[in-house]
Amino acid sequence: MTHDRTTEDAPVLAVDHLTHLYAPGKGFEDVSFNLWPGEVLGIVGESGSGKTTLLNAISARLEPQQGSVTYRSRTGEALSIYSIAERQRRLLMRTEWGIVWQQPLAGLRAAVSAGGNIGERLMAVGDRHYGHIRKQALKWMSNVELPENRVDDLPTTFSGGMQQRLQIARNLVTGPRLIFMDEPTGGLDVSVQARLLDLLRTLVVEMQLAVVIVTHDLGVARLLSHRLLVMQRGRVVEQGLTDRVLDDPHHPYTQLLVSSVL
Ligand SMILES: Nc1ncnc2c1ncn2[C@@H]1O[C@H](COP(=O)(O)OP(=O)(O)OP(=O)(O)O)[C@@H](O)[C@H]1O
Repeated sequence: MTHDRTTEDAPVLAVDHLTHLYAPGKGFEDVSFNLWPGEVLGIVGESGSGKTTLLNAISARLEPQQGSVTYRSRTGEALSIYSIAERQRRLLMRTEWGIVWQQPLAGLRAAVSAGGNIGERLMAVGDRHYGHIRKQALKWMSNVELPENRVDDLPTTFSGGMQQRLQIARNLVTGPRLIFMDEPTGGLDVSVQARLLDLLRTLVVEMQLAVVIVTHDLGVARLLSHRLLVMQRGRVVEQGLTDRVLDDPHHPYTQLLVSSVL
């Protein structure tokens, strides 16, 4: 996927010398990158290389030991995400950010209907008009290609692929600017995966979303991300445009990673 950054002047997320180590080599160390509006950044690397720990730290879920994460809000304010008040951080999470987990039920409420799962996020940002909430829920069911007549069903009655679509709808209904995804297609059948990836790609472009996506699947990374960050044992060993990194890997670890899927 290519990305044209001609009109954007400031990153939506700036990660500066970030470190969080549980033990030497466990976690991540000295990671820096910028994410621009409308850009998708893929984080790849083997199991245990620190991808999820890094994702947690940049999405305000794990306070890092060193470094800073700065988010530029919709109004243009630069917010250091671990310095702002907890209240403001929670508000950002509900409005301007979204997170898509690998296990859809981790991001859904199992005892609430599909429509309720979508509507709940609108209510959390102050929407109280039942008719409007219902209309938006139906619209988002259809946006993620879920049958509208399943709107009153519980997510536990959905297939894994459908649950993942619902989780995406719940995240996107409030029109966020920044989405974090942790292996969003992991655990799904290959054909279900392909359709979901197609949908994600379309939504990312239509909504001009900035996305950080963690995956160990280089196919997913190639399809969705503009830029890649390759991690090995908690360190970024290579970063660059996705096609360059995958077609002409410079670091021996990236070369190994790429050759292992050929
Ligand atoms: N809460 C924790 N306490 C101690 N060590 C942890 C904790 N969470 C993760 N680790 C360790 O940190 C390292 C990085 O884990 P992390 O989950 O970030 O890797 P990952 O690249 O996302 O792996 P995977 O692809 O398997 O999910 C691993 O060695 C893991 O065992």
